[in-house]
Amino acid sequence: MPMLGQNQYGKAETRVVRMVRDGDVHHIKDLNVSVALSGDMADVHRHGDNTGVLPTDTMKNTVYAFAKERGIATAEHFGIELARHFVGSQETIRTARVRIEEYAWERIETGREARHSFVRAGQETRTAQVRYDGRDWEVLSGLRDLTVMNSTDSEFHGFVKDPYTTLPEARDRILATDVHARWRHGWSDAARPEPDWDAAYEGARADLLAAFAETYSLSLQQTLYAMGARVIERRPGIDEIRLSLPNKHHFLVDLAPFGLTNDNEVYFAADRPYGLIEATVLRDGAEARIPTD
Ligand SMILES: O=c1[nH]c(=O)c2[nH]c(=O)[nH]c2[nH]1
Repeated sequence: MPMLGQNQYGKAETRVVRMVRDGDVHHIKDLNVSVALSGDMADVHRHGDNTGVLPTDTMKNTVYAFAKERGIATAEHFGIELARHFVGSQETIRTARVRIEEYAWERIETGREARHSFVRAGQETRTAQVRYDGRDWEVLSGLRDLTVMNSTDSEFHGFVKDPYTTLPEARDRILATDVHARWRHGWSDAARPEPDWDAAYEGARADLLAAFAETYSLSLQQTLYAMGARVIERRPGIDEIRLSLPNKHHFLVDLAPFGLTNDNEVYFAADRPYGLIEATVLRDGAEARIPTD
């Protein structure tokens, strides 16, 4: 009979967001946790005997339940707690390997006190596109993957309900998105001096963040418009902005089966499918020229 070599099994990439609400100051831990367990697993491989197999689904649940019960002080300590639990509680498990990626969030500083608005640390890409037909210039600037989150001040209700609608109404949800934005500068005439492109970029980025943080949102569509409008109102050099905002859904994990309450603390961060909200915001009278696809 062929030998069974090294083997391990587990749940990969459990996306857990743990929110700690200290009054109206919120703290966030955002992890991607992968568990791999190994031990006496010959029977399941050879005979399909599951008596020593802790389901991978249980490993996922354990991550969520531990996030609630023990909190997440550091990725390392959370990994230690999980690994100790699996090796200590399961007869068949000899070794646990817990890999964790932690996504860093910074507070959005808007001048007002930043309490529940976050931006993922330095991962966005700045973009530029220049078109010239021998007479006129068209410059589009923008950014991609500016990931932001509000841990409160977001609702979504009152929407259409048809026979296929199951979405519950939300009075206090997480709103998170990766901002993809392109904006068109009014400058087109080489006889006029070029704008300060860096200052324009920094200004538009700051406006997008501030509008995201300061808008009490009844829908991502409303937040999108507020973000675009803030740029158009505050940056006279920009005539048009197009925003594409994926709705990065965060679902409250049902912890009731483990006798735990989830008071808006532990979320499953889903990566797909996602809502995709897109619109152009224009200066009054400006022509829409940024491509819509
Ligand atoms: O802000 C939102 N806008 C929607 O159009 C929508 N649709 C949905 O399912 N969730 C949300 N959230």
